[in-house]
Amino acid sequence: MLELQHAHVAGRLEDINLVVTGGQHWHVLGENGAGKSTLLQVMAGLLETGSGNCWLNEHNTSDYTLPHLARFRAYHAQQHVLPFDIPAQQFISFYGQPLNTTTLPGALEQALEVAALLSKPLTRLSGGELQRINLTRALWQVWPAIAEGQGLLVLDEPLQGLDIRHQLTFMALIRQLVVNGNTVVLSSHDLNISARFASHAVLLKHGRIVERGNIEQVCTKANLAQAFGLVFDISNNQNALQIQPQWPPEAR
Ligand SMILES: Nc1ncnc2c1ncn2[C@@H]1O[C@H](COP(=O)(O)OP(=O)(O)OP(=O)(O)O)[C@@H](O)[C@H]1O
Repeated sequence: MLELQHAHVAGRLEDINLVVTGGQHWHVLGENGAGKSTLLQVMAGLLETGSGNCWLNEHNTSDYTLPHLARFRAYHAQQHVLPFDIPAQQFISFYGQPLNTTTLPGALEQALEVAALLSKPLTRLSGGELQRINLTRALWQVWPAIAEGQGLLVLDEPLQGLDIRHQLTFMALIRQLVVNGNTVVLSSHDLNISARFASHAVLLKHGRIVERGNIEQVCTKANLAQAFGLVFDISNNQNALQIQPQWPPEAR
């Protein structure tokens, strides 16, 4: 579905080769400035590579118009600028069909609990509440494609600001969407959540790939040490890796 060939963005990404097949669940990992957001913007068709290619369903992403992409590809940015001080449901409805407590899909409400927030002005939401509204906006925009298992969700740090329960309910929703055939690529700083939920990962450092592939293949002590400059203890618990960094001397 998505294929990057020698993708290069000056000063930000170098020689990225990656194949994301439809129905897979990828996490993009790496330290601050590693290139995660840049890679997601390229994959979402929002940033052109200087050289190399990004193919989406066998077309170069630059061949798509934004309205065409917006029908099946959702993009959730790491940072948001509030449009106007309007109620959350009006904001979300700009991007798709009108959303209200009647049209809100049960699966979205179960994961993000936004029904009680929809009538509130955006400026009166807490940071985590606003994140839940923004995630609802991204998914609602492509909900018809998601319902057919044809959605591509490109989510930059979707768990940022969410409390632990909403992190888990949101990831459970993502897992279900992937089971239904949708494709998800998201960035995360929580290695344990990635180890539990992702099928695949790509680990970046200084804009280059350290490792890509199955999550177990990527999250090894050697790869994580190279990417983060820390020593990790890794064990297996209930078929998921548990990844614990050792305290560096300065944090003891
Ligand atoms: N618009 C831009 N123009 C030029 N350089 C940029 C731009 N945005 C980011 N960069 C640089 O590109 C590199 C990769 O940034 P990117 O935002 O992709 O990192 P990241 O892995 O998402 O980091 P973080 O974990 O902090 O969000 C960084 O060195 C950054 O300074």
